[in-house]
Amino acid sequence: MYKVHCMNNIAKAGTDRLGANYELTDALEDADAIMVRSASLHETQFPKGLLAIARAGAGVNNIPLDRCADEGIVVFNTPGANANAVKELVFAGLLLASRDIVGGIEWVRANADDPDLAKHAEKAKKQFAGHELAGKRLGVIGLGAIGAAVANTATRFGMQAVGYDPYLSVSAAWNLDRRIEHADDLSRLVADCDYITIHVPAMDSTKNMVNAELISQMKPGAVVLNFARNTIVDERAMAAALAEGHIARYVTDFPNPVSADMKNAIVLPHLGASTTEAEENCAVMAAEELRDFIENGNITHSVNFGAVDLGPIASGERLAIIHQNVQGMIGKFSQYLADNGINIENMANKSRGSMAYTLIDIAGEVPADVIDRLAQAGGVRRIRVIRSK
Ligand SMILES: NC(=O)c1ccc[n+]([C@@H]2O[C@H](COP(=O)([O-])OP(=O)(O)OC[C@H]3O[C@@H](n4cnc5c(N)ncnc54)[C@H](O)[C@@H]3O)[C@@H](O)[C@H]2O)c1
Ligand SMILES: O=C(O)CC[C@@H](O)C(=O)O
Repeated sequence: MYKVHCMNNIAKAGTDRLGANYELTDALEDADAIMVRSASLHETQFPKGLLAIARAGAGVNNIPLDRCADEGIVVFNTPGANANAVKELVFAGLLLASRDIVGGIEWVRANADDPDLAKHAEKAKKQFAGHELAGKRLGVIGLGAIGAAVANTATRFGMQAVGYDPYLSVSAAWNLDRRIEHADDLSRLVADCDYITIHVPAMDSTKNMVNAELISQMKPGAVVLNFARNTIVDERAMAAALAEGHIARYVTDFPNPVSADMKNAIVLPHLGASTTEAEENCAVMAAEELRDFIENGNITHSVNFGAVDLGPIASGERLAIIHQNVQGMIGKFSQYLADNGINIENMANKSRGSMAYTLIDIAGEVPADVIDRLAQAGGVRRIRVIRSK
C-alpha cells in the first residue's frame, strides 16, 4: 500500500483517483508521496522514502525544486488544469476595475430601508458609471495556459489583445487567436495598453518584473491585474503609482499588508483557482501523474526532472534510477547489467540541470545483490525496482 500525505485540502475526486493501492496518511515521515496546493514546503524536511510531490496547481514557488531534485524527489505540477478558472476571474477583475460594481452594490445595501430606493437609485447611479472593455487594448504578459486563454477571450470581448512572451512554447502559440498582436518589447507593450494583465511564473528572473520604471512607462490611467504572484510586482512602487493616480486600479489575487492598504486596489484572497472544477481537475491530474510515476516510473509534467515515458510496464522488471547528470552513468549501468548476464530490453534517459533519470526494462528479474551494488555506484541517488503485475 502506498502512502500519500496531503499538505492542503485536496479535492476528493483526486484522492479517489489514487485507487485501492493507496491510502492517505497524516504522518509525513511515512509518506511515499505528497499532494500539495499552496502550502510552503521550503522549511519542510522530507523523509528519506519520499518519492514524489504533486502540486495540484500551476505555481511551484512554494516548493524547493533544486533541493528536491538533489534528494531524488520528483516534483510535478498540473499545467493548464486551473487555467479556465483563473481566466474567468481575470475577466471579473477587468469588469470590477471598469465599472464601479462594488460601489453600486454597497450603495444599494446602505439604502435598503429607503422606500423610494428605485427612484433614488436612478439619480445616484451616475457616481458608479464606468467604461466598456470593447475597443480597449489589453497587454498580456506571459502567454502560457492562462495568458493565452485570457488573450483569446479578450478578442471575443472586442478588445485588442497584445501578448509578450519571449519563451512562448509552440503548443501555446498554436492556441492563440490570430488577431492577437505580438510584442517583443515590454516597455512598448505597456506604453499603449489600457489594461495590463500578468501571467508569468514567480521565479528569480520575474521578481519585481513590474517595477517602478515599467510602471512609469504605463499609459496614464492604466489598470494592472496580477493573478500570477505578488513577488512579480514591486508593490510599494504600485502603491505610489495608485496614490498619485498614474495607475487607475490594481487588481490583485494576493493579499498582504501592502496590497490590502493600497488606494484603488481590488484585492482578492487568492481565489483564482478556487472553483470546484479547477480543484477537481488539478487533483485528478496530480493523482494520475503520481500513479504513473509510482507504478510505471514514467515522468510527465515534472518541474525538476525531464519527461521520460516507457508506457505501462507489461512484463519483467523496470529499474527507475535517479542519478547525477555526469559523464558515463548510462555506460556504467549497461556494462554492469551486461556483466551480470542481464539484457536491457528498453531504455530511456533524460537529464535536467545537474540530475538525470533513467528507466531500464529487463525481461526477467534482477537479483537483489545486483540492485544493491547498482545503488552504491557513484552518482546514483535512488534506484527503484518496479515489477509488472
Ligand atoms: N491566482 C491563482 O490562483 C493562480 C492560479 C494558477 C496559476 N497562477 C499563477 O500564474 C502563473 C502562470 O500560470 P500558467 O498556468 O499560465 O503557467 P504556464 O507555465 O502555462 O505559463 C507561463 C508563461 O509565462 C511565460 N514566461 C516565463 N517567463 C517570462 C518572462 N520573463 N516574460 C514573459 N513571459 C514569460 C512562459 O513562457 C509561459 O508561456 C503560475 O506560475 C502561477 O504563479 C495563479
Ligand atoms: O491551489 C490554489 O488554490 C492556488 C493555485 C494557484 O495559485 C496555482 O498556482 O495554481
